[in-house]
Amino acid sequence: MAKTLDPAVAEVTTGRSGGLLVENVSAGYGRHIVLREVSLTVDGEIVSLLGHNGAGKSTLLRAVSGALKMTGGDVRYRSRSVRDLDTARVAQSGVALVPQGRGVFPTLSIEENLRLGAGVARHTGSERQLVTMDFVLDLFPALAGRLKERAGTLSGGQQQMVAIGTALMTSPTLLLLDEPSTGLAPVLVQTMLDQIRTVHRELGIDVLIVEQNIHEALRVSDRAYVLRLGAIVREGPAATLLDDADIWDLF
Ligand SMILES: Nc1ncnc2c1ncn2[C@@H]1O[C@H](COP(=O)(O)OP(=O)(O)OP(=O)(O)O)[C@@H](O)[C@H]1O
Repeated sequence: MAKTLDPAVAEVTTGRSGGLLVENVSAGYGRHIVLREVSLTVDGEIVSLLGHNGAGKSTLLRAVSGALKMTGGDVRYRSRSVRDLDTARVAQSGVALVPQGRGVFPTLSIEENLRLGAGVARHTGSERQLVTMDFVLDLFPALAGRLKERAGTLSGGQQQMVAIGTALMTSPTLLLLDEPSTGLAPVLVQTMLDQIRTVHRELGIDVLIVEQNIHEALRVSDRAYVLRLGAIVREGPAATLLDDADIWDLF
């Protein structure tokens, strides 16, 4: 039986009506069904989405961002359905996706990449707090002295910073991060996730993060969901899941 998350109920349970509400979403590729009635919320918090390879984590982020049409259910953001919006419209509503594999424009400079994000922000016409280039460069000082360099010449970790920086420059209210630590040296994973925490704390941006580094992801998250074979099999406060021996058995 599908779990129904009525927006009014979500407002009571989360204390706000402005967050993300994924309601019984089913989606896949042609006849390959990947997500089966997945429901989750993100509201004023950092939420991790964990699960094995192939569990459907990226598919869920694609469905939320408008890149993949869902076959069932609904996605509401700030009380409005984004189900039928394309990626550009979803972005304008405040949702920024950083896809796995970074997604920078390699032949453009760091500065040009970041300004592409600012271009999206200009079209929103909303009251959102604008994220400045200075904020991004304070967050990722490694980029500051290299603004004119082509993004394609940077290390994997630095390209990841450009991708996240570009998403931030759209001045989002919700950031969807698909494995932001991919390709980073272990010593940098912690730093990257701490920077995500800084973004949430200082700008009030909500974050839904898919991560393979389960321990590190839970450490910076408020809550988490575990996806298995396209269905949510566990959810709860991150601190509780960190202490839950059973969750480690799921992996
Ligand atoms: N473009 C696509 N066309 C067809 N099948 C796809 C496509 N993208 C993903 N899949 C399949 O959908 C299923 C879920 O993939 P998805 O990428 O969402 O998993 P994931 O949980 O993000 O795992 P990973 O950590 O490996 O990225 C997998 O079986 C995958 O092979």
